[in-house]
Amino acid sequence: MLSFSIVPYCSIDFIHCNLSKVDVYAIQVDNETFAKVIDGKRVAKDIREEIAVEISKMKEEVGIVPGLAVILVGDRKDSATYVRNKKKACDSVGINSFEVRLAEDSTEEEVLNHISKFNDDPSVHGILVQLPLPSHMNEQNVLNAVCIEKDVDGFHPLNIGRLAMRGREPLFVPCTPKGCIELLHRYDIPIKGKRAVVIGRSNIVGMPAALLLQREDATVSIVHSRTKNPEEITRQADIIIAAVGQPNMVRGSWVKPGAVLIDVGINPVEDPESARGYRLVGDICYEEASKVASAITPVPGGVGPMTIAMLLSNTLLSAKRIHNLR
Ligand SMILES: Nc1nc(=O)c2c([nH]1)NC[C@@H]1CN(c3ccc(C(=O)N[C@@H](CCC(=O)O)C(=O)O)cc3)C=[N+]21
Repeated sequence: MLSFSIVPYCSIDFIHCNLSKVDVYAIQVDNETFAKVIDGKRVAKDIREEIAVEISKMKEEVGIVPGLAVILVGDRKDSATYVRNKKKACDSVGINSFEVRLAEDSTEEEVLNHISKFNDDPSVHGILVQLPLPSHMNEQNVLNAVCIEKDVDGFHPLNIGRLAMRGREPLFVPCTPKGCIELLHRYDIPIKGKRAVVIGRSNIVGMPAALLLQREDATVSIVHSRTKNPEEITRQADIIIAAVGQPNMVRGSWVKPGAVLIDVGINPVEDPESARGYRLVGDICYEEASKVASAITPVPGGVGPMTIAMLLSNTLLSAKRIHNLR
């Protein structure tokens, strides 16, 4: 017999939650409690709608249309898909997008030339160089070339440096970590004073996510490939952000009952039953962890769509700042 009821989960303060009731409660089926699903796809859609309204006002009142330039080098299939999704998202909110596609064997200088042109182009407010770059290019040289005022990815060392320093403000915060924090905010999940564990220390997700959580007054630990007893440290967390790129690495036993789980991983695993021959899973073992946690992001439909929404948000922010709008 399947019994189905909705039970409040007291480890999280949802009092100010502005989302509908079903979203704010853990679900109980057959006497097992399941974490509430943090619906990144839906929040991303809400954010796109907010951005679209602002952009149409901006067009009307001051005649400015935000512009995003994307540079894609090589023909990685996943990168091509991400870039296509970014263009679609730009179209949906009224951002002009400019796209440059370069062959795998093009030179670093060619990339730098395109960046330089976009730096000088007043109709471009954001520049994104899709990563990873081919291995013969120096990523650091390329990222340093994007002028900091148009660095909507937030990868310029000056932006990261400011993110790390108290009392300083970066011009842009990297999109994926920003999306993670935005999800916590929109679901009214408190961060201040909580124990947070970030799994992974990459420049584009783990490290900036840890810095952001610290700015939000969490007590932050970073677990990485050389950490002893990662499971024991992770089990102390009220909030876990997993960004390692290892399918299902975080098991149910790593999770403290009631913890909030943000899964950044997007890992293809073979699946003959799916039409594409593979399906996407996160870094967190959803099946196990969702029986222990109070809230969890799904993969797909969690952090991924938020990354793109934050890119749009950063592009709008940039246009406003460049044109001195509030
Ligand atoms: N300079 C740069 N900036 C980036 O922001 C950047 C990058 N390089 N390189 C690659 C990663 C990856 N990334 C994703 C964005 C959206 C989804 C996304 O929307 N995923 C969907 C669907 C995925 C699918 O179904 O294929 C989801 O999770 O629901 C995923 C991954 C941005 N990245």
